[in-house]
Amino acid sequence: MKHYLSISDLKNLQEAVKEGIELKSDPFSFDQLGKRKTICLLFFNNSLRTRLSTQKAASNLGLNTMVMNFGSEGWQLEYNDGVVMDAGKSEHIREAAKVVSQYADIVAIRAFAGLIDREQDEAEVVLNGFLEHATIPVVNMESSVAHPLQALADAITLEEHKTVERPKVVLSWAPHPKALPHAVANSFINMMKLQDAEFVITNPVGYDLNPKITEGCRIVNDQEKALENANFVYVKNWSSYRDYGRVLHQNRDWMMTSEKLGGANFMHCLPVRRNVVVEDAVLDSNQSLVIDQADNRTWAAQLVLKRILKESQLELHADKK
Ligand SMILES: NCCC[C@H](NC(=O)CCC(=O)O)C(=O)O
Ligand SMILES: NC(=O)OP(=O)(O)O
Repeated sequence: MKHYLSISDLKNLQEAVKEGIELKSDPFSFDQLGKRKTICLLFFNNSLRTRLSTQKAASNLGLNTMVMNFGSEGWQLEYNDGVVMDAGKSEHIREAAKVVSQYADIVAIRAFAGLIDREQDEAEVVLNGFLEHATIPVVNMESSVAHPLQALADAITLEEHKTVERPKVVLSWAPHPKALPHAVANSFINMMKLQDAEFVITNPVGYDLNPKITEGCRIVNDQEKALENANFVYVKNWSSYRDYGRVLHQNRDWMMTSEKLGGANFMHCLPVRRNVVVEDAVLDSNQSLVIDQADNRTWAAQLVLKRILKESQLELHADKK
């Protein structure tokens, strides 16, 4: 694998999940693979899990890690070409990406959607800027439209906890006071399309996700109906896609409760707002898988970094021949 930008870069999800579970049982099996190599993690937005699990994964592989909160500590970057840079932007992506490529062997980037301009968000300006101008592999740590490390961790969690061959998995919208991105939901859907499962998306009218992503998926506006006989309920808020980036209403009655969850397992990528998105009783019950999901972020990241390092080794061999 050259880069990890979306779940489709894995080629075979089932094999990837198996490999992730193997790494979990033997975390230091490839601890020489990253020796004398460096990964640079660039954060344009906040993080707890992604930052620490990726750093831990890198450490398990013998990689050095450099972390930079680029959003608050880096120079403001210009991404457009031919601009007279006499306003707020101090540095161009053309130089920044090449400079980082000299210090590191892999660069990982977190850059959320701005949720103001849909076209601009879908152009993935930051991620694609690095992809175009960096000379090293690029890893997506949540971009405007995708969070593939989360989706891979979620696939591992589903595999570990499923008790039936073909589980029913429901992705349910939940209320939230802020406008949140679509990335987690998008990648979860793309991952679920590769699973043998009964998959249902439930959200209020006005909150349908990008139709290109939900194509072929069942979308139900009646949450109670959607939740019937579910084995896993993945809860997430997202802002409106149609009225791009808007919070249309709070819909408090969409909060996940023990009563609605029934016997299903509860999943959420975290961070989660208690008693807004989901009530305490759910998070504090043994039906909640959120801590396992966060654990699996390490093995998902480790699998991705392992594959990238293996590929770069192969390329090095090919260059020498
Ligand atoms: N990386 C996991 C989720 C990150 C982000 N959530 C947030 O920004 C929540 C912030 C808050 O609750 O204030 C999202 O939904 O994409
Ligand atoms: N789930 C997730 O990506 O968490 P962070 O935003 O804390 O990294």
